[in-house]
Amino acid sequence: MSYQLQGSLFDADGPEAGPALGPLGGIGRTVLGHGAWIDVLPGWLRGADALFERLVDGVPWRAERREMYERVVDVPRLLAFYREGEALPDPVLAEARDALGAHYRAELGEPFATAGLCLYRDGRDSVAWHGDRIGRGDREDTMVAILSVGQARPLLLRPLAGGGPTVRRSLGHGDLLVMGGSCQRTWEHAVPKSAGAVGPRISIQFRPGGVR
Ligand SMILES: O=C(O)CCC(=O)C(=O)O
Ligand SMILES: [Fe+2]
Repeated sequence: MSYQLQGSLFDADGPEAGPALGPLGGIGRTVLGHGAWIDVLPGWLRGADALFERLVDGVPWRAERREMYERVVDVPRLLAFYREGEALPDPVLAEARDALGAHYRAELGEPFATAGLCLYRDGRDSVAWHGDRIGRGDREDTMVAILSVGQARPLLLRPLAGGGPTVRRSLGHGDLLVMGGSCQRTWEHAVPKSAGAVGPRISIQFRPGGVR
C-alpha cells in the first residue's frame, strides 16, 4: 500500500531501528471528571516508524460501509480487528498488550484481550464523536489503551453531558493514551478531519474482552 510517511523526521533512532517499548512507570494521569481519566505517555514505543511501515503492508485492512441516516456511507478509515487469542500482526503488539495488562492488573482486574486497528490514510479520514460502548463499556468502568504510530493526529475528548472544555492530545510516533474509569460512558472521543496536509496514522486499541 502506498500510504508513506514523509521520511522519519521524528524517529530519533532512524528508520532502520526495530520497534522497542520503554517502561510504563513515567505515565501521567489526568483526571477528567465524572469518574473518567486518561493516562498519557508520549513516545512509549521507539522505532514507531518501522512498525508503521510493517503494519501498513502487513495488516489485511478492510474498508467498511455503514448505514447512516438511511444512507450507506464509507467508514472514513480502514479497519482490522484481532479477537482474543488471535495472533497479532507484529510481535511488539503482543508485548505492548501484555505490558499494559501487567501495569494495570490491580486497577483493571483483567487483561487486555483484543486489538482494534484503524488506518487514517490522510486528513479526510476520521472518527466521529463516540464512546466505545458496544460492549460492557456501556455499563461498567473499563480501559481502552491506544498506541499510535505514523503521523500525529489530535484525539479530542469531551464530557457527554453538562458541557465543559474539550481535552486534546496529539497522538502519533509511538505515543500511548489510556482511557479509564467511566470514560466510555461519561465522555466521548473523536479524531476530527483535518483540512491541511496530514500524513497517515495507525491507531492500535487494546481492550479487555467484551469491550468494543
Ligand atoms: O484513532 C484513535 O486513536 C481512536 C479510535 C477510536 O476511538 C475507536 O476505534 O474506537
Ligand atoms: Fe473509540
